Parts: sequence; C-alpha cells; structure tokens
Amino acid sequence: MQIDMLNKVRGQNPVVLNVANFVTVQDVANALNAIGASPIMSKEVAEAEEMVKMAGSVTINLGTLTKEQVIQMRTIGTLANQFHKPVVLDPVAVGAVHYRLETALDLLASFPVSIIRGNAGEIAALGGFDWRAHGIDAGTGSGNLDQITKQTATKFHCVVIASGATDTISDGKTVAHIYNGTSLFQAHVGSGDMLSSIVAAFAAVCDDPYAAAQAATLIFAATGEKLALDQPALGPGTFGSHLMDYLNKLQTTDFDQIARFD
Ligand SMILES: Nc1ncnc2c1ncn2[C@@H]1O[C@H](COP(=O)(O)OP(=O)(O)O)[C@@H](O)[C@H]1O
Ligand SMILES: Cc1ncsc1CCOP(=O)(O)O
Ligand SMILES: [Mg+2]
Repeated sequence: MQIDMLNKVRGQNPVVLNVANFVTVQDVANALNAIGASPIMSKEVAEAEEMVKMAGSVTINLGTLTKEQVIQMRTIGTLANQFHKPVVLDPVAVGAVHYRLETALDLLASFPVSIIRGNAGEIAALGGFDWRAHGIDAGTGSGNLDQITKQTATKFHCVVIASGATDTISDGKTVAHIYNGTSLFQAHVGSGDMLSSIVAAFAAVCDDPYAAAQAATLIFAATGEKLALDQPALGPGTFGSHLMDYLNKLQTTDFDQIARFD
C-alpha cells in the first residue's frame, strides 16, 4: 500500500478537471483542495481541449447529467484518452435509473477509462449483476462483491472500486479490500463524489491506476474514521466540514496505526 503517494499529490498539486454534479460540486472542489490537489470544474464543451491539456487527470460524474453535458463528457473522455490523462468515472445512480445505465454504458463504449468508482449498486448494474439499488445509495444485494468488482473490471478493462463499509477494488486479476471508514460518510451526501475525485488526484501522480485507487481509497476512508474516533460528537453536518480539515492536516504517519487493508 503506497500511503506515501499522498506526499506526491501534495508535492505536485495536480490539476483535476471535474465534470461535477450540481449537488456536491463545492464539497468535491474543497476536498481536492484540502488534500493537496488543484480542482477545476467545467460545464462548457468549447473549452474541453484546453482543460484536458492542462489537467493531470479527469473525473466524469454522472450525478446530474443532461444531454448537453453528456456531449461534453464524451468530448472530454475522448480528449483525455488522446492526451494520455487518466479518467475516473463516477456512475451515480446507474443502478436505480435505467436511462443513466444506458448513458454510462454508451460512454464506456466511446472511450476507455482508467478507474470506475461507485457504490455496490452502481458497480453491480454496470457489470450486469442482479442488485436492488436505492436511488443514489447502494441498496441491497446478495451477490459476491469480490466477483462483481473483479468481473466488472474485466468487462471494462479498467480498475473498479466498489465502495461501502468495506471498499472492494479490482484490476480484473486480483481483489484488494479497505476496511476503514465510518457510517458518518453515509450521512453526508457527496462522500462518494469526493472519493472519486480524490482517486483522480492520486491517478494523476501515479502511472499505476490500481495502486492509485488503493492508496486514495484507504486515505479517504481512514481520514473519516480517524476524525470520527477523535471527535465522537460529530453529526452529518459537522463531519463534512471537519473532514476538510482532516484531509488537509493528516500526515502519512497518521495512518500507520489505523490502516486496515488486504
Ligand atoms: N457503512 C459504512 N461504514 C464505513 N464507511 C463507509 C460506509 N459506507 C460508505 N463508507 C465510506 O464512504 C465513502 C463513500 O462511499 P459510498 O458511500 O459507498 O459512496 P456513494 O456516496 O457514492 O454511495 C467511502 O470512503 C466508503 O469507504
Ligand atoms: C443527491 C444527488 N442527486 C444527484 S447527484 C447527488 C449526489 C450524489 O453524491 P454521492 O454519490 O457522493 O453520495
Ligand atoms: Mg455516489
């Protein structure tokens, strides 16, 4: 586990281009900034080429998609591939809304992505597995998440992160798990979106998307866990603002005692 990748993010301050959703855009920008990356959001397709050239990586978040935005997503994804910039796809609610699933599959057929980061309901839907997603939330299913994550990674030739109480990560060959976290993440809308863009920040400074996915997922989940342990009185609102402080202040050594993964 390359926890010291956090220092590379802070040292290089990579620009992360985000096609964000309008619900959590500010959380995503602040979380990226706090951890040491440089966020930029864009809604205009005409600036796509300049934006992609400037960026170290790209996050495409389907959270509040429109037809116009899907054109922008396709343009940015294609350009990112052309300029060798890693793309992270966050397939918000594809497990619950058929239109979104069709759109996500269409985008994935148009350009390759380095990493897909979603909850279990979203990853199962992309992989074609049976699951009962619940809006933006993972919902319930009885499938084996190791198999679902691994086979979805194989299907799309990329790294897949299925986040949740345990985060399951696969490159299609092996499966890794992160056991850190806190249930307060579930109470704060935007936790998954922040994670996806932080994964992109790590992918910008590391040529190995599997290693970047594992390091980013561990650091995000363990940061929330340490915060919840240090300040047990926090609720969903205060957790969100304190999370920014912790993303900013924690050092790699702070994870020595707390990190749980295999
Ligand atoms: N029940 C839980 N217990 C601990 N951590 C959780 C739990 N659910 C989600 N997380 C953490 O919350 C973060 C966001 O993941 P998740 O909630 O699955 O995404 P989304 O918001 O897209 O559904 C991840 O870091 C994950 O580890
Ligand atoms: C509530 C909502 N509606 C559309 S996008 C969105 C935010 C999803 O955020 P997250 O997946 O990070 O919880
Ligand atoms: Mg989500």
